[in-house]
Amino acid sequence: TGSTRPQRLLRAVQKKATQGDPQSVIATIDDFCRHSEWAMNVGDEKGLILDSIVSEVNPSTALELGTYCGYSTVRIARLLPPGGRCITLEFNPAYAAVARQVIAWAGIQDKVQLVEGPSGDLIPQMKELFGVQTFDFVFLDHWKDRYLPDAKLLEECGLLREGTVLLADNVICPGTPEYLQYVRNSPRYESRYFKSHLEYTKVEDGLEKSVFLG
Ligand SMILES: Nc1ncc2ncn(CCCCCNC(=O)c3cc(-c4ccc(F)cc4)cc(O)c3O)c2n1
Ligand SMILES: [Mg+2]
Repeated sequence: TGSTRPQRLLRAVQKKATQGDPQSVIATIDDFCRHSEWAMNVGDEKGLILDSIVSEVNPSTALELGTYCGYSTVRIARLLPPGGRCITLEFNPAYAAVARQVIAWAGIQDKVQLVEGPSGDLIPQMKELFGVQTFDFVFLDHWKDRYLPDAKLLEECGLLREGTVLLADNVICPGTPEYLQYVRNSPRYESRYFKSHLEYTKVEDGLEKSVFLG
């Protein structure tokens, strides 16, 4: 019963990153993924685009779909204004267990609510479970064929408001063709593509930023 990749990533964070320093946690994970073992974090290149959009939105309430090891959770939560919070959904208990410890090591656990379960079940419960009115920002980074149904579910549950920003990872690789077609052709969204690369590689990938128009 050897260790898993997320467990080895966590061990690197606890060994090399400064406790309470989100930037050092981010740098340690990027170094681990670039020089030891590739992992599907949004990464440093797309991470800078994520940072700039989160800073621009300055969300009070952010939603992340697909926590994995918590790398993008730390990137988002470290930029939130005082009182701001990030709800992140992860359905894999092993990933969630690692993410909780990565988030705690970064010292931003008070800004994060990690919920275990599938997005399709949890999104309709956001209002009753967490007293969420609407989200200011949504980062989609979970199953690529769930981006479209979950965007529609967020609309139907009244969880988006005029100006809510949806930011989707991996719209080229692995790819989310149905989602892209929807947000780029729907009159309810203003969409823009940010060209980048698949984390830690030279393969093309990008982020799609879509503003909900209400
Ligand atoms: N419904 C629901 N609700 C909640 C949930 N929580 C987790 N999940 C399931 C998410 C499973 C992981 C999703 N992420 C990816 O698959 C992903 C893959 C690559 C990649 C891989 C290999 C390549 F060769 C190239 C690119 C790169 C990325 O940046 C990715 O984000 C959930 N689902
Ligand atoms: Mg991704």
